Amino acid sequence: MAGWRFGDPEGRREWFTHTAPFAGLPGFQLAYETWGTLNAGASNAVLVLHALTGDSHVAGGVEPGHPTPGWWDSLIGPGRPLDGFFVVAPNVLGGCQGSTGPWQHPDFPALTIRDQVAAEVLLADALGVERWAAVLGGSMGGMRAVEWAVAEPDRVESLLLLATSAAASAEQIALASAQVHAIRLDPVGGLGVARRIAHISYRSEQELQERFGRKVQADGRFEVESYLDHHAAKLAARFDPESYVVLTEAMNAHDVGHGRGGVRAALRRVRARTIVAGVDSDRLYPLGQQRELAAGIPGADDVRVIESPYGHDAFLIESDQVGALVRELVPAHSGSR
Ligand SMILES: CC(=O)SCCNC(=O)CCNC(=O)[C@H](O)C(C)(C)COP(=O)(O)OP(=O)(O)OC[C@H]1O[C@@H](n2cnc3c(N)ncnc32)[C@H](O)[C@@H]1OP(=O)(O)O
Ligand SMILES: N[C@@H](CCO)C(=O)O
Repeated sequence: MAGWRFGDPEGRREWFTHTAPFAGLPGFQLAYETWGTLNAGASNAVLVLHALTGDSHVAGGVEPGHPTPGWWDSLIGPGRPLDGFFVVAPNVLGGCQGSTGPWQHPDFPALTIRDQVAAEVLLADALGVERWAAVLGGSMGGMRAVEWAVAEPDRVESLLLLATSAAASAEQIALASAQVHAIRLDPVGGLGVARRIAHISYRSEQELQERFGRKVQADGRFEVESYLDHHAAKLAARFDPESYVVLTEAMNAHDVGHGRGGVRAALRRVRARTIVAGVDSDRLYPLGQQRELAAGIPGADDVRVIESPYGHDAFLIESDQVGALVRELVPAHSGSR
């Protein structure tokens, strides 16, 4: 079996099972990981929501014997911004890193960001978390985070939205639909093509130019071509093409204002103390999208700008700047509040 189906390299995953019909599924499982301990008042729980190809493994190396790095290692562990909190990170519904996904169901239904959040609400109920001290997410994780704050305003005390949007834009849908088209033509090769298209959009034009320019390798490939080949092969080895399609189409359908009187009306529901941040060089989720979120969410400051040459991927790379925002949002927790 491919590693992405059952892989749990750290042996840290737990599973939540829902046995009733849900969003066109007969039931579902969510894989999740936790760090820290829920306090007596259940007031120290933080929900961390991953991006498109992420998973529940936010951090590695926190406990002995669990060294595999995570995608936001800098946030969790002694002295780090989420020290003292009970951190919960689920693999998204429709994903392929332990949660119910298309590989298990031949006629897997189309899912929305709202369905995915509704599944996470059931997980929160099962964990005894009535209210999150914070919900944090970037990119697709930010879509789920804003949906949480709009759909469940009384359950989100504070909110960090990074490099994300209130609704998918025409350009995002266009880039994503080309990726979906490639996978539908050829699931295996197509996933690599999709990753190449996506990865270009995750980095800035300036970074690619300065880093690779027109350099050619000994094998005749441009260096930048080889770089994309590398990222394509790495994703193909760890991700399910059908899951990529399900998640991409959920992102394309994302519109927090749909059926709620529009984006402005939806954002007015948010009660969380909110920080919205974007990346100055992000061409996929440009700052205007975060300005719309910040302008619409009551009490949110103007958008914070992460300065970085790395484009959209900066929300994964610029750990000092992201960590500072998290510390500002959720000041150090004693663990006994
Ligand atoms: C929440 C989530 O989103 S989790 C999912 C996040 N992870 C991913 O998306 C995996 C794909 N990777 C990425 O998106 C990015 O690499 C990041 C954001 C994780 C990290 O960015 P950076 O640290 O800037 O890494 P960078 O883009 O330079 O890639 C480095 C890799 O490219 C390889 N590489 C660099 N130049 C070349 C080249 N010319 N030819 C071939 N390979 C190359 C490096 O050897 C390195 O390989 P490795 O990752 O297997 O060790
Ligand atoms: N590298 C990230 C970017 C998407 O936001 C991912 O693959 O999830």
